[in-house]
Amino acid sequence: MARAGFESLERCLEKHLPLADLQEVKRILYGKETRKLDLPSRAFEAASKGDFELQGYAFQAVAEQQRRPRTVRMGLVQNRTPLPADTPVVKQVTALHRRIEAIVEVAAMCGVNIICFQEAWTMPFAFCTREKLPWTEFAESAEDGPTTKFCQELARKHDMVVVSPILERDTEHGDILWNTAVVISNSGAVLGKTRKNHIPRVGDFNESTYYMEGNLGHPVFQTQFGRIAVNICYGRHHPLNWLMYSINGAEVIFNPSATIGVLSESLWPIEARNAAIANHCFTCAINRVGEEFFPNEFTSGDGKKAHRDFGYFYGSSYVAAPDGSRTPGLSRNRDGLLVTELDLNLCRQVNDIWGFKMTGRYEMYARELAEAVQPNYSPKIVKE
Ligand SMILES: NC(=O)NCCC(=O)O
Repeated sequence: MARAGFESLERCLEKHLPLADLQEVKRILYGKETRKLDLPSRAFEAASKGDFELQGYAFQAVAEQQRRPRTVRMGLVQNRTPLPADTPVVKQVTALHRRIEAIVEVAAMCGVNIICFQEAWTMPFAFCTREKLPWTEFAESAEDGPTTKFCQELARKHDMVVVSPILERDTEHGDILWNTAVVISNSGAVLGKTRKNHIPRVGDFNESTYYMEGNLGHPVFQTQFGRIAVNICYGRHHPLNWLMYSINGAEVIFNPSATIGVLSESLWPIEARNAAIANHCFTCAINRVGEEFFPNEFTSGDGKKAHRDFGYFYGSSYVAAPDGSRTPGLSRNRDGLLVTELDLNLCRQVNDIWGFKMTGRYEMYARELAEAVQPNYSPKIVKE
């Protein structure tokens, strides 16, 4: 059972373990220690006034002789939906814009260069209901919808790249919906968009009722602060999805998510972190927080009673580095901003040590996978 009151794994370990044991446990569970970032006190004051958590960590890379450090600051935002799901749509969206605006102000005080919000951040995660209205009314144009315009203003004001995962309404192609992340340059221009490649059909994640698998492949966005990609939520269970962003050159892959404790909490610390290790890149895992209740009861197809809540979104957003180190997670219960300082040179440094890009047998996998997806394929099982 996912318990709302349980604050975080880190707080629990810190509370109960003697210091010497704690250090060993952290070394094994979290890898090389991340340094606490010295963030401005006015940022902490603003976060406390705005009732959200602020944490900051820096990953270390070795100084090189021929390349300068490529130091960038990432901001990960996790939040509750501030208004009940039966509030009029525009009021809910506006309240979320105001909430995010306040958090982005603090990110700017902390020198954040690239910020990413949670999956479908402008709405409650209503796909559990399988109802269309009013939830499809949260969908917007990725190019010029109100949320993109709002994020463009934030980007220009704070000289910050904004990754904005929304429910997209594609008016150019039959008004259909997509689960999309819009990437907005720090200049304020829309750099492009990317779509969720893998749609869950698990538990109450009835998302294929609303949109299908993305058709934009694995784009990587060259920003002033490094090459970034977005692997939306359920895509994190698919190692090849992470791989393709990495093959296209991503140095940082964001994983904006919405997931609940009973389903995935034990997988959460592993998957994005493993992707950072396997692909020699940084990964940023973001999850929403709290409980969301819907006006009408729905069933989960599990023989249990109909209910109005989705389950507990456990937050716990974190960043993992190519050397396997990771930050502590944000809280399971509170809105939060996680600021991390990365030296992107670490990607190549770890690549040179471990050499997964060099030792990966991509041509062999490509050939065997091409065979395996043929209808007449039979698995190569050697029998006596
Ligand atoms: N939003 C989403 O894809 N959730 C699916 C559940 C999970 O991936 O943990």
